[in-house]
Amino acid sequence: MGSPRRVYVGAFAHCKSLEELDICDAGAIGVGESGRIEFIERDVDDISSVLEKQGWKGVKVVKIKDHGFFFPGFIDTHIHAPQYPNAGIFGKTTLIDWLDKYTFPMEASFSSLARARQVYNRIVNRTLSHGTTTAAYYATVHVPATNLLADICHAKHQRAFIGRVCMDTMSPPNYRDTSPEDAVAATRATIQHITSLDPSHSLLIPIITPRFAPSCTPACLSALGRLHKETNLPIQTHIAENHAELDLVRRTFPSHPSYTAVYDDHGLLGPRTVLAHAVHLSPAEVALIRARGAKVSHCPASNTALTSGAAKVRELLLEDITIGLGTDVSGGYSPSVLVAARHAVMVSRHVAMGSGEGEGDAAKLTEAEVLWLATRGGARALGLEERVGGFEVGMEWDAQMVVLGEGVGVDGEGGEAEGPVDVFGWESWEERIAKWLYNGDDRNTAAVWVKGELVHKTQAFSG
Ligand SMILES: O=c1[nH]c(=O)c2nc[nH]c2[nH]1
Ligand SMILES: [Zn+2]
Repeated sequence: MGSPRRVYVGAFAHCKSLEELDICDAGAIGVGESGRIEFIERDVDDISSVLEKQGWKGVKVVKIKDHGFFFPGFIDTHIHAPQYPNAGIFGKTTLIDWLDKYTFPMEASFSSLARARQVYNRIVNRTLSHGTTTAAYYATVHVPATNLLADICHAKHQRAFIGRVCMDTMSPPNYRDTSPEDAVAATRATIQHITSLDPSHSLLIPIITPRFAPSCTPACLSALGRLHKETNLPIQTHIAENHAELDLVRRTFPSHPSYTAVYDDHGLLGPRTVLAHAVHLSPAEVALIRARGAKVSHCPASNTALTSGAAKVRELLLEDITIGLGTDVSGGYSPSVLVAARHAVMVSRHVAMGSGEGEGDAAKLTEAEVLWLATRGGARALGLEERVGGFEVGMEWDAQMVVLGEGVGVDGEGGEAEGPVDVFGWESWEERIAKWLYNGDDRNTAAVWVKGELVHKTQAFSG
């Protein structure tokens, strides 16, 4: 069994549906030793009577402070762990020259385990401190470094999908698989290691990772498709990010009707596939993705930084395609899913401004919608919707304690909030959450839990 039983007392918020935030200003959530939520009480004014009613007397109580609330942990559906040292370094490059100039050289350096240890420890600490309880990581082609990323996630108790990157063509000679067999054998080695750490894949899950179609030969794509069929493990890859990439795919796969069809024809498009970017898809491709039940990771910061384009999130949602958010470090410069959610709002405004008059407003995403993408959407994209992404009895306690305008001067004169969000006391809960979304950062994330275990805390947390 894991941590002792605890009751989390105070305000909490989570997404009820894509449109609706469910906010409870006086709640109590009981989490059992298994890390699962065992009860949720609302309108609590006397915690001792709740404990008595539940038969939980004497159990430790973790109380939220004024203006704070519990929120589900964030889910990053697309992040490149080895690219973290390059976060913020992209200049005026676009995808293909960015890969050659910054990304491949950095990733190739992960032949050094010392480098991998330093970077992977930092990125896992950093994402946890920003409230990311689940991350779908791309590693590199190196098996020892990929296994080390799994070891670090395991030790720090982060829920993680670990993908050993496969690429056997159009990549630097010192940084590629030598054959499709090599790609599959190396992937199997990481699957075996991850399974030895977590045999039931309760927190650590291997994910099959063809980098993207242009960097894999048809034989490599087919071999990975067969591996998926054999193991039913999830798949992650990139799709339709940038126009030069689309041209490359047309040239390298001339007999295929579309980029999406390339993945489909190689057995890589199904309900367990997460496709990052999906900026430049034709209606036929959207229909194919929907028919196969594949999921999309929306990476608004990266799509903007590398001038790839603006994904039409509303159109995809209306087609009933499941979408989560990705930071896409280091195409995206921030490891924070809160920042990704903020960018998702802003990019949706640009989509709206680019539309013809009258249709623009529909493209705009609301605060509730982007927070849904950051939690429930991500969980659904990764097949975890029964376990994380919201607060329901039976779900696992992957959560963050958010504190706002803590301490000094909140109701008095002249004082300043300790964190970046100033709360004056008159704001509704929806308004407080909006202020957090647009102005908050990791100083507001006082504590983070994964499956009931405390994995990060700051001085603001006294539980
Ligand atoms: O944003 C991206 N980051 C990458 O590392 C990558 N590789 C292929 N396509 C990619 N897109
Ligand atoms: Zn990426």
